[in-house]
Amino acid sequence: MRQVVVNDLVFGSGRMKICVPVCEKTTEAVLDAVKEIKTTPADLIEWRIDYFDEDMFAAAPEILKAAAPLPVLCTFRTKAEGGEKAIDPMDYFAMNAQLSALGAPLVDLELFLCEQYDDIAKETVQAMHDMGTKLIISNHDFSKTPAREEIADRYKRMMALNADLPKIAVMPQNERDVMVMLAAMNESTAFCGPLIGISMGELGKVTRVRGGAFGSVMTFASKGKASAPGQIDAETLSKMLNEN
Ligand SMILES: O=C1C[C@@](O)(C(=O)O)C[C@@H](O)[C@@H]1O
Repeated sequence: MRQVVVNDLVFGSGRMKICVPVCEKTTEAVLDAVKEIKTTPADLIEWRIDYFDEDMFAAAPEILKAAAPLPVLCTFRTKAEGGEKAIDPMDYFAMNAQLSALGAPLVDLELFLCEQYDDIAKETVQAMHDMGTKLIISNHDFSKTPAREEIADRYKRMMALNADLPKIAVMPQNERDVMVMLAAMNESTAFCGPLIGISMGELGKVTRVRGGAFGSVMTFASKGKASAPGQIDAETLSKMLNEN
């Protein structure tokens, strides 16, 4: 299987990697959260920049350094996909390229924005890859689970945009939706190799624990504040992942 290497982490080898998000407004609070997360079995840290109220470019080097040896996934989740802030699309692409220039090892770009601004997205992806950043291309639906074919198609479109790790998080309305998501992930691994798939909420918790058997290589866990419904505490999740 294709593998994706970010610092010392090899996605596509061994168990799902545990990513713990930080949703804080200030540099001081982010640094405190990073310190706390480093006491957990987290493999990487997601910095949710849409929560951040200070100058992200001034803070980034310090935050990346504080997290080391854990890599930081930089994510500005837009309002349209369940994030905290709206952002002008041109600023969005420029911001992500700048984070890459500042040394971000892994950055999340949203599929729908990339497709809407295809030319600038392709240029940005290329520039970020040239600077050594790996890219997650993502899509979120906080209200429902699209059809299996649609989920599989979105994974394919992410790969067409040169994603290193395609990621989809959806909300199940019933048990069947969770199985739809697992089936879409399982079928998509043949095409994508390592991917990330999450069925959110209480019903979808199984995907955060056993998604690895269906092709998922990263699972999001909480330390304190959760950034999405259904996230399991990092220590608890790590024990569950190791119980094979
Ligand atoms: O895309 C994701 C996945 C997520 O929504 C989850 O369901 O755990 C949490 C977000 O912080 C992250 O950016």
